[in-house]
Amino acid sequence: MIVDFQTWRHVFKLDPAKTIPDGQLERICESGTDAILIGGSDNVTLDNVLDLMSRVRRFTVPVVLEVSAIDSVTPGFDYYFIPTVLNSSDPRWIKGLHHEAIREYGDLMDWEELVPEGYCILNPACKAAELTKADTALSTEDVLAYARMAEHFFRLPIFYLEYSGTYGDPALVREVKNVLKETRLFYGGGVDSAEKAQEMAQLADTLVVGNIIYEDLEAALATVQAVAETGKQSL
Ligand SMILES: CC(C)=CCC/C(C)=C/CC/C(C)=C/CC/C(C)=C/CC/C(C)=C/CC/C(C)=C/CC/C(C)=C/COP(=O)(O)OP(=O)(O)O
Ligand SMILES: O=P(O)(O)OC[C@@H](O)CO
Ligand SMILES: [Mg+2]
Repeated sequence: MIVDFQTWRHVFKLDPAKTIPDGQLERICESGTDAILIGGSDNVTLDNVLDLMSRVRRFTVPVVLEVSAIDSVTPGFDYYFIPTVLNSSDPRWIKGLHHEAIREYGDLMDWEELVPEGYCILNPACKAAELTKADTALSTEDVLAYARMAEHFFRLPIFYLEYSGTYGDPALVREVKNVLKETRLFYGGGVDSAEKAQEMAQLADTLVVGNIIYEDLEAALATVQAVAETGKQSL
């Protein structure tokens, strides 16, 4: 199936390390969201990725693996999103693991399916920040420089402002959006209501909703409608 992530406005992120009953998964997949992103920062295994992918594949929604561990990569996804953490202080998470993976599997890769994402992680308490030793004490100018670096220097298709677990700063999201022209701005973190979804969807190109799926399914589902109602046209 040919799908275009450049038009996605709302995405649900499912964590393969967490359990979700079939009925709830069906409501998420049939919600009208633009895609299901499967990924997490720990306890991601080939078994739990395969299990979740096969369950999501019963529905027509596009499904993406956001790679955080090379041994959990399996065929069958529409895309493979590959994070590079621009504000990590450890080169392994910027390009080291990527180099290892490409050295090992470069001959087998379908490059059209691989989509690099330039992450900027801003919640110091989230697991991804701890894992990647992200420098989260950033000024607005620092973050804007990462965004410009993503677009003009590395020419990344996605710049991902990651506040996983906490709601971010709308003023900063607005400033980042204003400096990006080609690169798509993903926002994720702490969206747990229609109001927050609407606010961030007016600023970012694509809104990612994760943890609330497991805490309050109705609130998670309400974010889909809220984004649809923002009226903002995707770039
Ligand atoms: C079809 C087929 C088999 C093809 C094979 C092709 C292939 C091997 C492709 C892979 C190519 C490649 C270059 C892979 C890179 C490998 C790799 C391990 C890169 C590192 C990625 C990275 C920087 C991970 C860091 C963690 C991170 C940023 C994860 C993103 C997701 C995230 C932040 C989730 C939130 O986590 P969560 O667990 O929900 O945390 P909370 O508690 O905060 O909610
Ligand atoms: O889980 P939440 O806080 O919704 O964040 C979504 C996503 O950006 C996590 O990688
Ligand atoms: Mg999570």
